[in-house]
Amino acid sequence: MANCDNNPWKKNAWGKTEKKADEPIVSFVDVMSEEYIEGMGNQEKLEEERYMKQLEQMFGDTSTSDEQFTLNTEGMTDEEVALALQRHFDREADVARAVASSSSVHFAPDRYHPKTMQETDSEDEDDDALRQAATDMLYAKLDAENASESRLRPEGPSTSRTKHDTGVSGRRNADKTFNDRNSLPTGDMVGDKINNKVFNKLMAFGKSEAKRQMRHKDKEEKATMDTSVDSDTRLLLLKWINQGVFDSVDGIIATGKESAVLHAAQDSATSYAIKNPRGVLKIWAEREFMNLSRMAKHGLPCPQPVKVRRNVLVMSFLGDDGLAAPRLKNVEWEFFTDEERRSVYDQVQTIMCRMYKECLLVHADLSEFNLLLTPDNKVHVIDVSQAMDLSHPRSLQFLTRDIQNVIAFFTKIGVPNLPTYVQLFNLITDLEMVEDHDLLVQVEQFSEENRSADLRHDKSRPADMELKKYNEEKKANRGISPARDYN
Ligand SMILES: Nc1ncnc2c1ncn2[C@@H]1O[C@H](COP(=O)(O)OP(=O)(O)OP(=O)(O)O)[C@@H](O)[C@H]1O
Repeated sequence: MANCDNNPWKKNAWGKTEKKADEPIVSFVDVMSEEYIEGMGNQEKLEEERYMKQLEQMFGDTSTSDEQFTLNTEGMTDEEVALALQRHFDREADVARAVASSSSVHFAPDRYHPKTMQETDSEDEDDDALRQAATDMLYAKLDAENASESRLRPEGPSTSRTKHDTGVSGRRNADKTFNDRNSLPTGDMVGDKINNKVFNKLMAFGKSEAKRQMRHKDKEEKATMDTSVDSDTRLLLLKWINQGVFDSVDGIIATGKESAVLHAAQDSATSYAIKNPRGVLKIWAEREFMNLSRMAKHGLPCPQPVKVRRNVLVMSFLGDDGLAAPRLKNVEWEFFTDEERRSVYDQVQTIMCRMYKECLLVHADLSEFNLLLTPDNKVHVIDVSQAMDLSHPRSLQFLTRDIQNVIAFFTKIGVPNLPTYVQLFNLITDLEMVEDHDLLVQVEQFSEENRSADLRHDKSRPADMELKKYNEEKKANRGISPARDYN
């Protein structure tokens, strides 16, 4: 060190270390290996041999491997040697761990574990070869054991994830539920999981709920359609409001098979019923208007006709405070005395007589459904669109049916001393049917034998006759008809 020229770390003018080219490279490992070989005792050699035998028993003959793995350090740099040793060290550690866990043979890793650089460097080439052979044999054995499994499951069971993984399927279920077409109100399900059982139940519920909502919607639409009026009718009602016929149309009184009946009001004092026949029955509004007009003219208890246009009939409202008078069918008869019930029957009987005798009409659909009882216990007859003139060839047959309906109803609600069908028929028509024969049979016979010459003539064309009568009636009433539009 005293001579500065011999200093290998001496720097040149450019700051780089100068290297003496002629100085021989001597491996530190070589030096240490020689020392180790020299210092190795017989005891250790015996242990080496024993270890080799154990390996041979486990993995077969290792002699060929020995030759194959001879480590020649000649010409190697220090760095290369150090890397080679490091590789051996790693293999040795692997072998020690694997053999200890897979074999009943006990190894003392410390025996081959380099405790210090000194020791590692001192290992000879045979030792390296031995470790290499052991490492390769172990890997070969482990590969053979895992070969079939590896082919089937290259990534190993712990790393592979299938669609059956609970986490994956849970998240997929949540995603499906969130985006489902059943529109279940699930809220934001981002990042949530739903297990398969819950998911299946949710889907089943969603389907049944969708069907139920569909049915409900259909019903609602049908109800709206049933009770609503078409656009032409709405325009007409608007026109009548503008004309001051009424102030407002404010509710539905009833929806029958053939029509909707609405409530209209004027000055909150006067109420109207607006009947709106549907479909093919449009002309029946005009016909009902004519019959009501005829009955009202004779003072029969019925709605007063106000206006008619196309299929819309306006008449006076029967009821109180916007509450429609009940049909006889819906009256609570247990709160009525016998006299009151009898009084109701007598009114109905009078209506039938007067319709026939004064108005020359037969209702033709009379029953507890078309007779209203107003709060003052007065009976009113409604729904006279099908009422027919006495000249109709079958008017007596329809009268007979009306009589049967009325007597049957009042018998049912316990009105005493009701007339027989024949008695009531004779009372209404002033004919003389007999009791000991069926009324309808007698009526059929009478209709054939006793009709007037005019009627006999018209009988061949009943529709023409009806229309002729209708037009005559309409013409006669035109001057006083409230249906006449002056605008
Ligand atoms: N002028 C009125 N005042 C009060 N309510 C009325 C009036 N006209 C009809 N109604 C109510 O409207 C219901 C139906 O009227 P209406 O019988 O004339 O119609 P419809 O279509 O022939 O009905 P249905 O086919 O049930 O006989 C009646 O049962 C009655 O409750």
